[in-house]
Amino acid sequence: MPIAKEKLTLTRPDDWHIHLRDDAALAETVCSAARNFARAIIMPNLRPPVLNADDAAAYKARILEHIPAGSQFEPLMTLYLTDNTTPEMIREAKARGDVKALKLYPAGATTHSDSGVTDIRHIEKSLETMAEVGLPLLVHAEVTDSDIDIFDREKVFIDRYLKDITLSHPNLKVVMEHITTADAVEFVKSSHDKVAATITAHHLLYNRNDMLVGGIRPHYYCLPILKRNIHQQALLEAATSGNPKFFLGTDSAPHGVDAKETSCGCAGCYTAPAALELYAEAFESMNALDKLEGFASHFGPDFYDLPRNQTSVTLIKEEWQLPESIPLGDNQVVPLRAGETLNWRLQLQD
Ligand SMILES: NC(=O)N[C@@H](CC(=O)O)C(=O)O
Ligand SMILES: [Zn+2]
Ligand SMILES: [Zn+2]
Repeated sequence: MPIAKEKLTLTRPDDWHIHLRDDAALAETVCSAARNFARAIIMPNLRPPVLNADDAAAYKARILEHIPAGSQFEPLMTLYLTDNTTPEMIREAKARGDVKALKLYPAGATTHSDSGVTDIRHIEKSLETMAEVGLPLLVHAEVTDSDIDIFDREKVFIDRYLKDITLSHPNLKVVMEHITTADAVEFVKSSHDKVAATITAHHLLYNRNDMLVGGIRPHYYCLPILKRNIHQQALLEAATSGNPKFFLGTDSAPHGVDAKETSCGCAGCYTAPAALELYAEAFESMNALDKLEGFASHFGPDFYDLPRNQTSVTLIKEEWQLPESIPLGDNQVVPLRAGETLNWRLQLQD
């Protein structure tokens, strides 16, 4: 008699942080996001960035063209906060409805962040308006000062800026994106209840040894950079704790293979092709598969004041192999875990 396969059925999850890129890349990125998720918060770091409601509506329309037949995938748009964002731009974005949040990139902190904020004081009016109209602030929380070590940049950003922002704007919802340290976990836990964080699958599964021991692995290089194992452990504990302040955001961020496998490679891991499977593996390693649904499917919509999804997905315990590379426009992208075998597999819908 065949032994029944281990299965896990969850409310269909959402991704609260993803990079879909644009144009020819959308055929791949939208499809892989829609495979896992009902909705996703779409990062605005295009070139040029998504600055206002018109840009967001146009980008959303380009995304919608690539949604696979039968999928209900809904892109939730964001604006890229700059020194020049005005209260009027924020009010208009809220009124038109596509935009669900604004993203703060300190200038120069990460991929395509050169239009980012140069001084937090420049966005004071924007933060007030966002709190007033109810649009969350999403933060890439790293300082960019050349004298601050890359492994300390998240902690220094919390101490220098994030504490003040959250205290001086008690009505502003703040998501600390893709957290990587025990310091961030502590900060989010001890802040007021409008402060939350997303956690990626790769920061749950890996630490800096995985990227650096035995050779440099460029496909593990992302920002904020993987930290030491005690931080990975703190993230695993936070994600599996059932605390609703921590929810899923893949930060899936594809780059063409030549931009990664080179002497000065781009930051970003392409995890969308196996996103839920990778999270399931991380939660299983903590014996906490029962906590995956809250993290992946409930706490995000609750924080954003959106309804939880009505449909479900099923993961089965079954080996399968990720491809070595995947076409991305006229280029190729190497997904995280390329060519390797995964133990969980998302069951495809009939
Ligand atoms: N995470 C990354 O390493 N890269 C992201 C940008 C970001 O989220 O910081 C990208 O757009 O490539
Ligand atoms: Zn970022
Ligand atoms: Zn990102």
